Amino acid sequence: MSAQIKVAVLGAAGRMGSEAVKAVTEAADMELVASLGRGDDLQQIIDAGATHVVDLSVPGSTEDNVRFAVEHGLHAVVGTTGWTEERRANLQLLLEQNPSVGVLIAPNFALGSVLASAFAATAAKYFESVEVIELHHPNKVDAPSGTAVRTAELIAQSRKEAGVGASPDATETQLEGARGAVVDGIHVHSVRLRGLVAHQEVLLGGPGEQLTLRHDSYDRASFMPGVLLGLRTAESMPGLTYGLDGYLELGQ
Ligand SMILES: NC(=O)C1=CN([C@@H]2O[C@H](COP(=O)(O)OP(=O)(O)OC[C@H]3O[C@@H](n4cnc5c(N)ncnc54)[C@H](OP(=O)(O)O)[C@@H]3O)[C@@H](O)[C@H]2O)C=CC1
Ligand SMILES: O=C(O)C1=N[C@H](C(=O)O)C[C@H](O)C1
Repeated sequence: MSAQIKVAVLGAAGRMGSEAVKAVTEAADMELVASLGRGDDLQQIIDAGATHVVDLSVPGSTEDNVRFAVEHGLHAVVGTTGWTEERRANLQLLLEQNPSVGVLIAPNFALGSVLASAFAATAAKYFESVEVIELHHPNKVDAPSGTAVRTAELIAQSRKEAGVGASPDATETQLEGARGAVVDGIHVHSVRLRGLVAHQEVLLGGPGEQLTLRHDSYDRASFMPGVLLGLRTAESMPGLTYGLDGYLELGQ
């Protein structure tokens, strides 16, 4: 039998962290060795003998948490938002100094969401117009969602490679924010509504037709298979993987 994956969860008391604690505890090939929250000493992770870290904390602390893990040779599975291009570039440099460590930064752990973003990127080169709407619970502290940013990046890359121009838009006057945020040229709209968990629509428009790609997470249980897959795969994928699609075979 292969060795147990010894997991420390950061942000363990949060909405996602508490779900991850449960999922890791129930996984036969894993052992939960540490659960940390705000203000806890990261040295606890080392003292507990963790081999892997799951970070589900807050955008302001995730970078320090992951840096600590990598510097101590621990593999990391990261769901926390806030991983800008600059932060990812700094992490890449750190990983070059710790070449056996694997880090997954997953803007979304739900398989359906990852597939929807991939489908959207494929479809976006065939439509004149594309916009993203993300809808979340009102306790979310960041907007737009990390998933929406990643989806917009993938869409923009696909359209650029195919030589498709910007979506048409005749707007001349607007209230600030009326057309949403713009990520890599793609308009992204954020809704915060009591009762929601995590939802996204990509609207694709062409002459006389519309394609809508929608994904709904009704429960945070939807994210747990991706978290566990990340933990089981990170060690065999040294370096930085951005997006759970990097651990899947979506092209096959
Ligand atoms: N990739 C994915 O599939 C998903 C990602 N997310 C992302 O995960 C993150 C967490 O979301 P959610 O669980 O809803 O948020 P919560 O606010 O419910 O949880 C965050 C937790 O982190 C704790 N925390 C704060 N600072 C630290 C620190 N320095 N070290 C460790 N823990 C800390 C908070 O404690 P305190 O309350 O005391 O501040 C809180 O318990 C967000 O960035 C969210 O966008 C969410 C869902 C899915
Ligand atoms: O805060 C959340 O809830 C979520 N955060 C992630 C994001 O910002 O994309 C993933 C999912 O949308 C839920």
